[in-house]
Amino acid sequence: MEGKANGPSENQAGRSVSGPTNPMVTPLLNDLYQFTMAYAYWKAGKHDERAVFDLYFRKNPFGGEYTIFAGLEECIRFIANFKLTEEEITFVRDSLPGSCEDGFFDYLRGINCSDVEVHAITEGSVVFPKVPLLRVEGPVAVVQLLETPFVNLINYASLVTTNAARHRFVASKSKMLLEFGLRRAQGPDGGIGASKYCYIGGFDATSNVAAGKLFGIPLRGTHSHAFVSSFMSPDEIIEKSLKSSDGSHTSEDFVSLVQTWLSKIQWSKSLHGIFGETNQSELAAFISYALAFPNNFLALVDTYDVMRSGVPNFCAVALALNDLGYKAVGIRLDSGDLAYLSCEARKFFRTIEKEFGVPDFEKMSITASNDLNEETLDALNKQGHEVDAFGIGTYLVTCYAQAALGCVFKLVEINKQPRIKLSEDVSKVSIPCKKRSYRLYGKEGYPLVDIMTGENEPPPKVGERILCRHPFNESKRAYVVPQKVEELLKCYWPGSSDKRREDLPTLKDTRERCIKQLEQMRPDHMRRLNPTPYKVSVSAKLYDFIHFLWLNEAPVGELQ
Ligand SMILES: Nc1ncnc2c1ncn2[C@@H]1O[C@H](COP(=O)(O)OP(=O)(O)OP(=O)(O)O)[C@@H](O)[C@H]1O
Ligand SMILES: O=P(O)(O)OC[C@H]1O[C@H](OP(=O)(O)OP(=O)(O)O)[C@H](O)[C@@H]1O
Ligand SMILES: O=C(O)c1cccnc1
Ligand SMILES: [Mg+2]
Repeated sequence: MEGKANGPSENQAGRSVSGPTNPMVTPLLNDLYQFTMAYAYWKAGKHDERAVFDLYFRKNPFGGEYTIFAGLEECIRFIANFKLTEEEITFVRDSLPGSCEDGFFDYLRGINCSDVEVHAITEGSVVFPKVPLLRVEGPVAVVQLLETPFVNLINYASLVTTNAARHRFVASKSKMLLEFGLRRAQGPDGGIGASKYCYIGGFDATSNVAAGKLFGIPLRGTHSHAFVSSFMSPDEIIEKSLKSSDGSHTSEDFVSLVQTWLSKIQWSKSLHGIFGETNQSELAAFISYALAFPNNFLALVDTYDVMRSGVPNFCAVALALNDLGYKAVGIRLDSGDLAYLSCEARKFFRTIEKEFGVPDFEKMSITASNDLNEETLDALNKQGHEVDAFGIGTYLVTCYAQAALGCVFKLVEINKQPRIKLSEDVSKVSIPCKKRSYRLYGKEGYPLVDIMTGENEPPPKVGERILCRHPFNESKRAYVVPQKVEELLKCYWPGSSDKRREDLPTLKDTRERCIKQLEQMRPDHMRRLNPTPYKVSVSAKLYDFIHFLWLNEAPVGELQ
């Protein structure tokens, strides 16, 4: 078998582009009808006709008014290495009706994406409905074969990036966001994709080790209830010694040191009576974890009882570590009322700091997890809480609040002839023509409107008034005098043209772009409740043309 899936290929500019991250992404990761259409185009002698398709979505997800575009890099990796192997061609031949002529399979053998041009919005950008995310131009049969893989690569990527960005928005900038979704994700690709795109959407780290290796995303983690409940008592701990952090001395019995601290806490003036006997198996687990990671001691405190056992046990271990010059990291709460418990735990830490004079003990980090989502984060904010970091899995990576983005790939021009797809539902009518799109910025620096124009129209100019029209609603229009004009579609794959190819940014740059773009949006577009829709428009010329073509293509009804 040809091992092409992940190997680098030379693109037109001579720079190599690696294959898709997931080796399952091949030309066969496609709907059968793309191959049957390719055959029919070929049979009709139409396969090389130059076609332009737009990839876009119709409605922002999660009841919001914005979306983050993601998945472009994987699309470019796919086309840079697009080539059917002999094995794949044989499978396609076996899957199509026996009447298909041999010549078609010779044709399939020869195709690649060297004559396909892809213009796209930069990955990590804030985007809006109807505005093409990608404009793909090339021989119609080849571009048709790109539809399903492209839509697949962009749909979930953009959805989960947007979901992550929305979680970041509610959590606020100052909190640490950890993606913990791998075990609950929709299969391995769902898990890997979620880690990559949640990072772009503003998460700080993932628990997914494979994603850390593949993409260089920071890895973070704590421990589970199983670790805590696997211990029975401190007697199990055989190796009890711990060297101080500077190596100058050793505590020969760290377990006793912890136990001494536990009774000091228990009998201290301000904490006396708050708790009695703590759970000794939990204490054993915490001590063992501290012995293994004295510099990174973080404890899951809710296995038995957060305030009567977990938090006091944690503090005893943290104070013993402090004696040896180590600074504990903090706790994780994974059940119960996270607002209340985080506040109670913070109070406990504050009391310890005061009582025992340990600087910064109050600032111990509190991580919360357990079925968190936008709503629970919002509720926690309203109640007031002391959580520093959120570990979020299921709701984030499965995009529980909305299953799909609904991207589409529509033909807008063939052989230089604009094409339109009509629908009873006006919002589903496609916007014809090979187009350009621009983002126009207002006086206050916010983006005001996106406008699509015909490819050969003069671009909007700074300081020059331009009429922006709703593509389908005649009465909705506005003049805009842009203070800044940004062309949205850039050339990411020049095909046989001599255009300059945009470099694919690093994952970190894409993440930073996403964060910056979100920051520059007008706040009323971003709020969770009844956000203001962002305006998407067409030029007056394009408006007239859409409606001319619409009338031309729509048959006139007959009433009887
Ligand atoms: N203060 C809070 N306000 C709103 N929602 C909260 C608050 N604290 C926790 N939650 C959420 O409430 C839900 C509690 O889940 P659940 O009813 O399963 O209880 P639990 O605490 O996990 O109980 P158990 O100890 O049985 O596992 C979770 O989705 C959690 O994120
Ligand atoms: O709740 P999520 O948003 O999906 O976040 C991930 C969850 O996965 C783990 O629970 P799990 O019950 O699998 O194991 P553990 O609690 O024993 O670690 C973790 O404790 C979180 O609760
Ligand atoms: O490291 C953690 O705490 C973690 C990782 C995955 C899922 N739940 C928790
Ligand atoms: Mg859990």
